[in-house]
Amino acid sequence: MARLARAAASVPWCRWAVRRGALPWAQAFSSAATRHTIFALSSAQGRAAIAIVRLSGPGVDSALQRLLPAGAVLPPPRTAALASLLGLGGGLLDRALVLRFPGPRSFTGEDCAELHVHGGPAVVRAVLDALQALGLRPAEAGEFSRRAFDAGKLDLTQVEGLADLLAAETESQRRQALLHTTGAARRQHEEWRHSLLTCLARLEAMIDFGEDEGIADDVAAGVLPQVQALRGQLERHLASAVGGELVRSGVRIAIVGPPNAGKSSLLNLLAGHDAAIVSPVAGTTRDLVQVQLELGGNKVILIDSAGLRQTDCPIEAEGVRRTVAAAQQAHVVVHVADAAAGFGASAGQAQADEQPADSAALPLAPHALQLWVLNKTDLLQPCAAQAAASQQLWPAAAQAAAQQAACDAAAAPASGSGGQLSAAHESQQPLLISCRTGQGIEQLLGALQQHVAGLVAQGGDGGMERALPTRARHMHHLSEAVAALQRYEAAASSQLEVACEELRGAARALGRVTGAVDTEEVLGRIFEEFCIGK
Ligand SMILES: Nc1nc2c(ncn2[C@@H]2O[C@H](COP(=O)(O)OP(=O)(O)OP(=O)(O)O)[C@@H](O)[C@H]2O)c(=O)[nH]1
Ligand SMILES: [K+]
Ligand SMILES: [Mg+2]
Repeated sequence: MARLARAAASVPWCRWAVRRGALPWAQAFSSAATRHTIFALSSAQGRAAIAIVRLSGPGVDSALQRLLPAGAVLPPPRTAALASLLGLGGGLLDRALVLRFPGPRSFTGEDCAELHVHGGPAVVRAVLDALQALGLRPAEAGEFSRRAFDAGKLDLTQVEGLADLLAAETESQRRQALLHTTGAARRQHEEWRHSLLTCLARLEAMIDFGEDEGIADDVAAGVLPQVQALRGQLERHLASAVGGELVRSGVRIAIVGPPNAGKSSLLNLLAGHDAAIVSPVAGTTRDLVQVQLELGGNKVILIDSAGLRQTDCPIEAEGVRRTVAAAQQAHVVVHVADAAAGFGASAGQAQADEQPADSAALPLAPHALQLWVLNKTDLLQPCAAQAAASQQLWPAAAQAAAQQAACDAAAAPASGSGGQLSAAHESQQPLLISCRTGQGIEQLLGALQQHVAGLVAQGGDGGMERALPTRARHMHHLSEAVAALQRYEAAASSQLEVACEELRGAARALGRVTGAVDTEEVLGRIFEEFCIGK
């Protein structure tokens, strides 16, 4: 065993990982002995000015030495040096920048290097072929990050943040991902776990040594408020998960209304391109048409739908069924009507069996926000436009908005975000727009942006400045921890030793979020998300 440990100690990243407690010596040795040196193209595939090839593993320096001309000195650590790269036969492959990152001060903790070569596909191919010919192995997807995790360089929340950062399309996704990548979630969970373990240590010391009943009661009474406060923090953190999930997957905005109201015209206008077919024929749209946009830095998915009406046409009826489903799954519902006809009506000549249906009667998700829009105001005289906005023309809409405001006022606790959302409802008046002239579109965008920002910030106590739980995995473990703390609180006064097991369970659940305890089964799934070269 001592011999194995000495051998492992000779590998810098092993020494480092063991010192950080990330690896036991025996495991460190066996992984050091069996580790391949890996390489991959880490920049995007295809033609580019520069391509970056990354290397990691114990054989990095010897591979570099063999790529450079005989007698060339390797560049000092973290210093870019221009060098000729030669193939096995001695022919010039490229002139490239070479950077070395000796372990453990590298991304993976192992010896790493980067070759910044010219980005032509043939150059990249020749360099990758040369590395393989030197006995290095092409990396698998996520293998560099997996090695960084194994060496304790990143915890699971940082690895997930890194995957999110590479996939980030919107400003809020970038900010959340960066918070995770830089360890905000890791520090937060470690702090919670540490305070739980401190409570546990005090209780265990008391159980082991403090036979005196009085001391036992004092210690238990001192720990209880700490556990309760921690549970409160975890519950608030869980409540902000709704926002975290919306940042990642996007806020769904459904556009609904009677046929020919101009729903597809509105979608196209907001999307900035002709995503949906527009025509004067009522019942044009059948399928849901989805467009992804960034609104105020947040991801939204805008959904156009079939006009709501009774119909004998089975295809259109299926379209209407999909509209109903889309409205039910939407976070925000935009009701559009023709200003000349009002809600529950259509400007087209409706036949008796094609009566338009009122979108205000659609069943929605409990906390869905609603906006009311009257389109085609360009067809109205100014005074008629005013009248269109009045409640007489739109009784169902106004009624639903009022109901919603009342519901929100009743349901919303005194917390900040609840108040914010109901405030948005209080000013629910139909917005007057024209897709033809663009009138009112700015105001509509402003109202949508406000709704989306309110939804993303809901539930959290620190809004977007904190690392929100972004995955179902986080929520599962956090809920487990909360439930265990509740059981502790219930049992602490009567069966302290049993209750302590619950504290241990809560600490384990928190440790699973960061990967500090048994996570082997989730690792595969997390690293699969990565591209090769990361
Ligand atoms: N004058 C005027 N016409 C508009 C406006 N918006 C849309 N239209 C016209 O109204 C007709 C119907 O527009 P669409 O966007 O297809 O309406 P829709 O609600 O998607 O209709 P369905 O898909 O059939 O339910 C088209 O001829 C549009 O050009 C507007 O602001 N002013
Ligand atoms: K139409
Ligand atoms: Mg349409």
